[in-house]
Amino acid sequence: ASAYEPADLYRLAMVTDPVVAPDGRRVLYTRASFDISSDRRQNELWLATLDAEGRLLDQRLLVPAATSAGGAVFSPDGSRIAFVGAVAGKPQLFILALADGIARPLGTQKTAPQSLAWSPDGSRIAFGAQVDAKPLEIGGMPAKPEGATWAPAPRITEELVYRRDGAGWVTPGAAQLFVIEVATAKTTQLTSGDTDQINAGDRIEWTRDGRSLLFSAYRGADADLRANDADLWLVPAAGGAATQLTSAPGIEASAALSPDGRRIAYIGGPDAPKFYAMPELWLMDAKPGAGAVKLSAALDRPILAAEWAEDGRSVLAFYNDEGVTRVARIGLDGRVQRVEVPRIGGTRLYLPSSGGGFGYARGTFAYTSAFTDRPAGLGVARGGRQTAAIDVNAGWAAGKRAGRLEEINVKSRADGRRVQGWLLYPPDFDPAKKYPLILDIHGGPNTDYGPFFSVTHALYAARGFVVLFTNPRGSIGYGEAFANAITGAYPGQDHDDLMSAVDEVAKRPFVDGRNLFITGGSGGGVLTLWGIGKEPDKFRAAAALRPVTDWALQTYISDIGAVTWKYWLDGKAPWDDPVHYYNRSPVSLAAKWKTPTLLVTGESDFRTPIAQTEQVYGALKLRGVPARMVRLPEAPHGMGRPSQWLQSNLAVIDWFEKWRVK
Ligand SMILES: CSCC[C@H](NC=O)C(=O)N[C@@H](CO)C(=O)O
Repeated sequence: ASAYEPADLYRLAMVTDPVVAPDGRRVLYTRASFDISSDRRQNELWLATLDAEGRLLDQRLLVPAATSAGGAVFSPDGSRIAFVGAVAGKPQLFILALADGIARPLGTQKTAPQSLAWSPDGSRIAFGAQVDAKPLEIGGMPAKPEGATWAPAPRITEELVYRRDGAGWVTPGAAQLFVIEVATAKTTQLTSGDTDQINAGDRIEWTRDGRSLLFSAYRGADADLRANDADLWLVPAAGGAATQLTSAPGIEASAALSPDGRRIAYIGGPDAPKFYAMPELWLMDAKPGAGAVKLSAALDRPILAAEWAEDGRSVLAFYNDEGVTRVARIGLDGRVQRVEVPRIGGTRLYLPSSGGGFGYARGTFAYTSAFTDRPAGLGVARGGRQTAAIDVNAGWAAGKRAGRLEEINVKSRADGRRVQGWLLYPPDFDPAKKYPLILDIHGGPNTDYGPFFSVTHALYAARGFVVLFTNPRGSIGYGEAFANAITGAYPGQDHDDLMSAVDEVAKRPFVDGRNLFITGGSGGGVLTLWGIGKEPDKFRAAAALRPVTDWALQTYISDIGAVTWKYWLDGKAPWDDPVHYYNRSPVSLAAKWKTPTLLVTGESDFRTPIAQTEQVYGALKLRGVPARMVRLPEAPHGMGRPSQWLQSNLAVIDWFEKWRVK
């Protein structure tokens, strides 16, 4: 067996997006892998068949990678699957009949349909999609001669958010709700307006009689400024005016109708001047203006998705908990009845954040399974017991030697709070030897790390580093108060939490105290640059990936600037209190920086735009601190294509090797 190596990224696979058929006997899942020629992720759609006890009978490939299938959903009778694929680079809705396995295109779509929802009788499909508008133009230009090779047209905008990370430059237009008839492909646009009329990526639900559609939207013209606002709406499926069901400031979204159609379980919560709006589970009558009660109060965890149990007496909630995701059954009185699936694997892959997915029908749960030495597979559970598993990496992992993963819990030097974390050891770890230690800090800041395999940490460990990763305050999965403990102080005691973990681990005899390294991405880049400013003598070298360096700049040029301004800097604006912004910015510590520092950022990162990386690089070079900047062409915030993940990982290893005391 060999240690993990960079080319393994092109050999492994991962399960995502499990969907259970209405009969509970089949599971659709996506098998993602990375193609070394095109250097792109590819998705195949697979179908697993189960027996009555939930055991695996067989599985088969339904849609090959060339179709780029996504968003697959079963028809109510389970005989067909609707999904969105791509034909010659253009989005296309398909219906696949399971009887013959043929995927047939349905209608033509100019932009990608999202959140497909079958009508109860299986005759129609609702979806959200953007309707493009004419782009702004500069008047008075001479006509372009036939065949002329002019410079590309300018990008002209009057929007606050004119580019979105990952999606790129925003095309003018608005998201609308559509219904397509499956037999005729007749498509009807149900909403209209110049601003988004639907949160196109959010759940769409048909009323039980098939006459109306329930969805979420924030319809105000100031939507770009209202990151934490969404309301529930009901619109007749045959066309007509929409009725607003909720209107409170805050988020009411991802609505699921109870089996009798009389109640709605939704995810969100009231707007509040806090750093983190923890998504909670709420219950209301399906009537305009009905009051809502919080169902997830006893859980005190972020709710990511929810499904009703068939008898309408409980809701199955998918939530973050101490580095993993789980599914709990919550009664309509808010009592957590039991945890149905205790451990679900994250599917970020590049880094070990929790998440993943689950599907449910007729007592069958399907979910992405969790491993420490390989990416997520498929798990199936019934009656609180795992009944089937598909490991899409069994062959590959059998030839690999992975390091051990150990959970640690330390007390923060700030106030004694418990901070959970993990240590990943090199594959051939020998406790009698000394090892360099990398602290890797997650971003968000309201996200997490968990006990999962990740490409980044596997590569670090395989190259002989012990990897420490933790969930400092601000992380999710430890209660609302913990996630919001950075309100008014980000960065602040989260830095103390991290340093407490480093100090505790550095006491272990196998840690080479001369070779402590610090790295992190995005929000983790913030804490990396903060860390080398606050503790200039602690770390041998640092690597800040896609960092925020200056909160004023971040407010002005990020695609989430409105969130920064409204929730992260205590309700103050950069133009009113620039000193407040400066004091919180890592660049305010530039005078203290002396640690050799690597910076890695995508040139198309619109979340933490590269101007901030350039600012820090300039400061380090002007001060004579050893620094290296790696720019990833066309890469967004998530580090772009597979080879760019590897380059960002190997750049960190190279840099730490260069500065390691030998
Ligand atoms: C600290 S500014 C926000 C950056 C970003 N948050 C949300 O998009 C972030 O920290 N991203 C993390 C986690 O997704 C990353 O690793 O890129």
